[in-house]
Amino acid sequence: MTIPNLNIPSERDPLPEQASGQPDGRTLPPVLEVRGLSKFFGATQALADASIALMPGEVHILLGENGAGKSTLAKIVAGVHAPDAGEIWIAGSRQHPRTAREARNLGVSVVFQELSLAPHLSVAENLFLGAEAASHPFRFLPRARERERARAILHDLNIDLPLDEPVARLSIGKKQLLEIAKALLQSPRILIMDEPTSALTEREKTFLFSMIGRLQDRGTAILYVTHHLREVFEIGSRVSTMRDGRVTNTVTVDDRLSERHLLEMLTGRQIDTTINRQTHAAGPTLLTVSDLHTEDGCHGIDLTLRRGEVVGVYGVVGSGREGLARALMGISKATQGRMTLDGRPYQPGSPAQATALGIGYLAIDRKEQGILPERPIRENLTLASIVRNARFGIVSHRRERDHAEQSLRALRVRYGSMDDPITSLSGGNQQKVLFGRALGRQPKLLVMEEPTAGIDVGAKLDLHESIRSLAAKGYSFLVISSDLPETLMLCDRVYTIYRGRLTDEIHHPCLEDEERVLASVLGRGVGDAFPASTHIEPMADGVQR
Ligand SMILES: Nc1ncnc2c1ncn2[C@@H]1O[C@H](COP(=O)(O)OP(=O)(O)OP(=O)(O)O)[C@@H](O)[C@H]1O
Repeated sequence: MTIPNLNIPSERDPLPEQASGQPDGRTLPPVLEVRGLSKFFGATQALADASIALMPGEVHILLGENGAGKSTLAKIVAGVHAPDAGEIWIAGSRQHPRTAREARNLGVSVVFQELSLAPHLSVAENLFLGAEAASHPFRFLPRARERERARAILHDLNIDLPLDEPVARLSIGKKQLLEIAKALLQSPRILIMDEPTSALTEREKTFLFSMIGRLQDRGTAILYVTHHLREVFEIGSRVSTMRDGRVTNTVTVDDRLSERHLLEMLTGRQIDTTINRQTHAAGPTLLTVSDLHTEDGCHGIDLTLRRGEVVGVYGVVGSGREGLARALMGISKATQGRMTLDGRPYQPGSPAQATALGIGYLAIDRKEQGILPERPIRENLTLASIVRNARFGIVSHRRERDHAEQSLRALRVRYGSMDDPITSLSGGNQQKVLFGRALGRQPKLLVMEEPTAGIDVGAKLDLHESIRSLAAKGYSFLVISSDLPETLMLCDRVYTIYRGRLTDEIHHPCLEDEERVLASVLGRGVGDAFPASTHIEPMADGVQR
């Protein structure tokens, strides 16, 4: 591994002055110190002597491959899991948070990867609902002053939501922002965010980052778990990498650090990030969509997709991109227009019909539409391809296991036993299983929403490689992703969508097309002003941060 001299401090070294220096030259102590944490789940060692320190006012990015132990570390600090060994120090004293409430009282707020909102309750009720209070929501109905505060925080995050709106009606991006707003209501001194931007659009992300900047100015320490290397440079003060349950490196983010160094630190291998686009000629037309109108946001979409093509549709939430996916999958009905598949009229009445006609679907919300939580990893993976493992209608368990083992290896899933429930996997590894399941039936066309959300960078590049090699064999892909660099790097063509219509089409896109894409999906140019006001309250101890 070739990494230039990056001034890598050990975990016990004093932190760089820009993160902790006082005007009089004194160095502030860490607000959080995790020392030698270990944690087993059955035979799986999730953490092995992990140590990390967090300084007031820093955004400390935590990177690591899927299953490296990032969420487990966050959950221990948040009082969700008890460690088997190790210490947690908060503001200089040793603490043992045993519940989420205890951690909150110590000033720790966490935004988890898996959202914890109650879908049947309103925005306001969710904001004030402590996890422990879930069974007594009426005791926690917010008072006028609290509603005002909630309104201010939502305003700061640019979430335009009536407080009485039921959460079930929100898009996944809005749910994620609401979860963040909930964490901010606690005025935390330590904020842990586990992949907070996985379902956010560029615009929502911009508002979140401006909010993070203001929290930082007020001294809040932020531990930020992500798989997006760009975010390191956008908001990071320091970055740590985790591997196999250990924190392996901590470096300051400065202009000596590049994405390539981070990739090497993360994976321990040299990675080729050059764009490996279509070298084969696209085949005949597979899908046509003409003048598609739907009740959920499409207002005249025209699109073609050929065999062997990877085509992206990029737009903000509510632009019609979801409506297009739903119409293709037979979830919603076209009110006008025409679609053809392989030259024949295509009008699926249900997802089952779409699947039978050779269209696969990787849905955005794995919790609601994807995983079978109680079922083993093996079964979750082979569900779609079960017919291929059956002879005369009888499922061959040996074939199913062989098939599962091969796929898990190819997808680099970190697991204990394939008979464990899928929920025992880390978030990114669950997503890899769903990806493997979607590919398992070898659909002619795979419609993918946020295909690599939560997947680590090394595995993401491997998955891109798989998509490209399947495309070379004639399989087609429609990618609907909020990850703009991914869309630009992976797709042969990208359509932009705005208010239900396609507004631009870019052949062989590259990263330099980012401005052009952003301008056409926002409809009026990039970079809106942030709200001028800030509404961050003093913290519980009365110190204005
Ligand atoms: N509740 C649990 N039961 C069993 N195993 C678990 C549990 N939680 C985590 N693990 C295992 O511990 C290891 C670390 O998981 P963790 O969720 O901390 O990883 P991560 O770094 O956050 O991964 P990702 O980037 O995919 O979210 C994984 O092997 C995972 O399967």
